[in-house]
Amino acid sequence: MIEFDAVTKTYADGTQAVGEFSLTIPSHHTTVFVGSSGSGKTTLLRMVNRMVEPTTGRVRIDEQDVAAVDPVKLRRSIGYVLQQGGLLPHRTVLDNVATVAVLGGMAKAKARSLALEMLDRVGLDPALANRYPAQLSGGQQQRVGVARALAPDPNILLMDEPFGAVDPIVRRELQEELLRLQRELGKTIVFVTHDIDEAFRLGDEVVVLRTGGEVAQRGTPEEILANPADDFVRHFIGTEASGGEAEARRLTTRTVDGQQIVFDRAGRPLGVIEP
Ligand SMILES: Nc1ncnc2c1ncn2[C@@H]1O[C@H](COP(=O)(O)OP(=O)(O)OP(=O)(O)O)[C@@H](O)[C@H]1O
Repeated sequence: MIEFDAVTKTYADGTQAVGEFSLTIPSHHTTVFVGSSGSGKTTLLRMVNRMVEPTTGRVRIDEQDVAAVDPVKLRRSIGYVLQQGGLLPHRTVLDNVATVAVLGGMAKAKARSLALEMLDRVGLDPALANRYPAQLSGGQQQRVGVARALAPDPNILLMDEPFGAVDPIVRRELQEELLRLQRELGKTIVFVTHDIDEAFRLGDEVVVLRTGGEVAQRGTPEEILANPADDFVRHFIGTEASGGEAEARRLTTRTVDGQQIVFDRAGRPLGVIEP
C-alpha cells in the first residue's frame, strides 16, 4: 500500500506542482494517474522513490515513511520505467538488465542468467541480449526497460509514460504485455499517462488529475465512464456532447438483420454485440 498523506510540492522557482494531494494506493493493483501536461503526475510518482521530496506531507509505503528510508536503498527496491527507457547506451541489453542485481551484491553470472530469464518474460528474443540499446527498436527498448525494472523482483513498479514514444500498434502490444505480466506477477503498479484510453485499458483504478495535482475523479474505468464527476472529466474522457465529437465515446446500437450493431457518433459501425 502506498499512501500520499497531504503532500504538496513547490519547486525552488516557486512553481506549485502539487497543491494538496492525499491518496491511498492498494497493493497488487494497477493505479493510473492520468491528466494533461503539467498536472503534477510525474512529481507525484517521483515522491514515491524520493526522486522528488514533498515540500510538506508524507508518503508511506506499507506504513513506513519513505523519508526515513535511505534513498539509494529505496530506489533499488522499487522498479522505475521511463518514457525513453533510460537504458545505459554503452552496456549491452543483458548488462542493462543485470546491473541492478549486481549493484545489489549478486554475482555477475547469476545476475546475467536472471537477466536472460527476465528478457524472456517480457517477450524479448534472447538473441538480442548482446546488442546495445541503440540497435533495438523503440518498442524493444521499452521491453528492456520493463525487464530491468522487474529484475530485482520489486513489490512496486513506477511507470512514467513508458509507452509514450512508440507508435500506436507497438504501444498496444506493450500494453497487452503489461496486462499479461501483471496477471502473473500482481505488482503494485503506479502508471502515469496523459492518454485516457491507455489509462482505461491498464488501470484497475484511474485517478484523473487537473493542474496542481488536484484529483478531479478517481474510480474504476467503468465508474468514471458511467458517471463522470464534472465537465472537466467529461471533456477529458471524450463523452462531452459538444466538442471533440470525432473521438466522443458515446456509442449507439441499432438492430440490423437481427444483429445488434454498435455505431460511433459519426454513424460509423464499430462492431457487433455478442448476445
Ligand atoms: N524541477 C522543476 N522545477 C520547477 N518546476 C518544475 C520542475 N519539475 C516540474 N515542474 C513543474 O511542475 C508542474 C508539474 O510537473 P509534472 O512534470 O509533475 O507534471 P506532469 O503532469 O507529469 O506533466 P507531463 O505530462 O508534461 O510530464 C509543471 O508546471 C512543471 O513545469
